[in-house]
Amino acid sequence: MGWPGVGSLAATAGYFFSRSQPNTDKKSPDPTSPTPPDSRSEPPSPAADEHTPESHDADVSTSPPLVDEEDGSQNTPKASASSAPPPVLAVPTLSLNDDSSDNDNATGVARGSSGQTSVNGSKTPQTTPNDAPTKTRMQPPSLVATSPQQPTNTTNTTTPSLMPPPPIPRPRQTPQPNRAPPTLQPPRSSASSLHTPPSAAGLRVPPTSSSSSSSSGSGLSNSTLAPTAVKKQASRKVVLEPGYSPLDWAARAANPNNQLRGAGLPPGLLRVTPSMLKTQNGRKGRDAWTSYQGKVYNISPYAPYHPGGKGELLRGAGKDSAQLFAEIHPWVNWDGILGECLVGILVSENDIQAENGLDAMD
Ligand code: HEM
Repeated sequence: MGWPGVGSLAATAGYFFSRSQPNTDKKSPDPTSPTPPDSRSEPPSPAADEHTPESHDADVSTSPPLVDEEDGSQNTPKASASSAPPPVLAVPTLSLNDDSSDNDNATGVARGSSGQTSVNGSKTPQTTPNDAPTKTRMQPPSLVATSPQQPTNTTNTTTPSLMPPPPIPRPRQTPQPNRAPPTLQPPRSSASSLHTPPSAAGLRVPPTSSSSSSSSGSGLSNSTLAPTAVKKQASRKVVLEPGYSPLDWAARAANPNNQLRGAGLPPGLLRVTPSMLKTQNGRKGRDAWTSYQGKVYNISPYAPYHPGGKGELLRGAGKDSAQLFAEIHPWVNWDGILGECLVGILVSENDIQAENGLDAMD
């Protein structure tokens, strides 16, 4: 294995030597044997010229091999050749050995012979360099493969980059304290909600003043009236006897045979004067009548069904109940509940006297 390499090296050395002799013969008119020192010493500028042409000649003559050698080791062989004029020096061989190692990394199939010579020195390195370049060559693809893996890593990094969005919720968490204030705002809204109750509470306030029958609610505020009004409502409701629920009253009012207007009354509407209304106060076996918006109603049948109690309802007996009704529960549908209890129309005393006079004239 080593012998062919050595032979090839010797052949190349001889080739260089044979090429160098005619050049010296041609270029140096003096037949002095030590060509390089003389040529260099005599014409310094031509010496440089000689070096360059020599190198060019060598390059041109051995362009196929030298180019490869120069590819492998450009600096070391040139330095060795320039420093050591005798071409016989094995320095190029050493450079070739170096080139073999270098060319292994490059493309050195043709140099497999020279590489084999170097391999002779170490067989294991042969496999190892072959493996090493393969590994090194494979590593780039592996690196390429890693580069696609890197995208995965980048994806992984992207996922961590996606992780930053969680930090975005952190700013959202910072708004959470802002949300906390809204939670704190509900108390404010509760205060605002207190504004809505006040409307209802304001409706409930009059009963307090009315129940006390005194204008004690002059300095009362809405917020203070709301809870007190609720307590007073609960206190005012009356437990109705069985069979006297609002539904029972609705069922009774739906039956026209019940004669809720009262017994012994003419079928049409009566003209009721305030004096007549005053006599219908629910005492002495008489029904209790009350007026509301110009109409007179018999409230006696509804008394046991009144949620506020019979006594509260009869407070308006024999007189107009519009004010009391409006102070306590203006939202209640009067006509819807007492429509069947309608007796007549409230008229003035003069109108009745005139009618009575006209009736007397007839
Ligand atoms: C004569 C004057 C009247 C007085 C002083 C009076 C008084 C009251 C009182 C103190 C309550 C209890 C308050 C409550 O539970 O919220 C009440 C409830 C009620 N009253 Fe009267 N009332 C009168 C006339 C009437 C009349 C004529 C009707 C029917 C047309 C009526 C129907 C009702 C109803 C339906 C309730 C229940 C209201 C509710 O639960 O929200 N009231 N009334």
